[in-house]
Amino acid sequence: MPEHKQTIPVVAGALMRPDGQFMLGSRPAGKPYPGYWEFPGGKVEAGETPLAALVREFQEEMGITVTHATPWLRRVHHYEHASVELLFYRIWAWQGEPQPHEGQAFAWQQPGHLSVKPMLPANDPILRSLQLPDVLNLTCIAETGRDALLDKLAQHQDAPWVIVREPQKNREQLAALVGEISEIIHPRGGKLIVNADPAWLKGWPVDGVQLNSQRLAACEARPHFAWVGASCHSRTELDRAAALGLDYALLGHVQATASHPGQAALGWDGLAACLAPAAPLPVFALGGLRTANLDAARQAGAHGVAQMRGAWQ
Ligand SMILES: Nc1nc2c([nH]c(=O)n2[C@@H]2O[C@H](COP(=O)(O)OP(=O)(O)OP(=O)(O)O)[C@@H](O)[C@H]2O)c(=O)[nH]1
Ligand SMILES: [Mg+2]
Repeated sequence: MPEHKQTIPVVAGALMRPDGQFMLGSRPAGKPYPGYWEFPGGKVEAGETPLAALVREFQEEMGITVTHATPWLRRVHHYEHASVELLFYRIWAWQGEPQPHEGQAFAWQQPGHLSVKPMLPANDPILRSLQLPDVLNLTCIAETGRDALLDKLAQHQDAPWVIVREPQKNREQLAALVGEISEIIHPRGGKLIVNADPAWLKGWPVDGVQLNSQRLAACEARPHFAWVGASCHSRTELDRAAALGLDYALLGHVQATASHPGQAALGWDGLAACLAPAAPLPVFALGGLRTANLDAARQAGAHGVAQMRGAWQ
């Protein structure tokens, strides 16, 4: 690859339907990778902001007026024909119906169950990120008590993702709790992630591991679990988590929280500044937040929110 080759800025967007499906388009004949499936979008023109480019591309390629989009993920990929810096947005509201202005095909897709192929090679992690939920629920049994927590989980209508974070418990106590939570949430399709030494979790009914800052700093290769997240407090830590190929990060704390009394909060502007122009991996905003803060978190560039006390009240 010639050294002088520039990186081309590109924006792309996932139209998000309320039922959770998102749209892919096929690349037209005459462009690199014809027939491959992608998120609609294209190159940012000189002097254009990324959001303006997204709005223009959706208008040009499919006659849609984007009315609400939030920044989501940034990814650099090296193709044989060019290196691209991709900024992915999620588009929550638009006017018009997709029209194939360039002869493309469109397909609504369910996260984790794609019905079309092949995909542009840069997009695999992006497609996987769409399987993550809007909300992660962190345990804090010292405050909620075990029974209240299990009751609350049993009442869930949907498939909750739970992160067990109980640093005061020993291995046996943690194993017992994980077994109890698994019995409740796994039959309804929930996921169970544990914040602990990955070596402890062998043979446990878990879907993943959550690395604290210390374990993230010491981690040399992605642990072998379906889902691996990290607890981060800075862009440097986010970049490290992304470089290790982790699936998501928690970033906080956004608002003042009882978990970290006296420590300065990032605030929404601080969160947005940390994630600009888009996060290197999906980020769940953390710290004094609950489901009601989802829109604000997305606006700041987060994938979703992680709630602790809010989950169990
Ligand atoms: N639109 C889009 N491009 C992507 C995605 N993933 C990805 O690697 N790319 C790459 O980013 C570049 C986007 O360029 P494009 O061909 O869509 O650009 P464009 O619409 O402005 O086309 P034009 O300049 O040929 O008119 C291509 O190199 C493409 O391979 C994706 O999901 N959507
Ligand atoms: Mg395009």
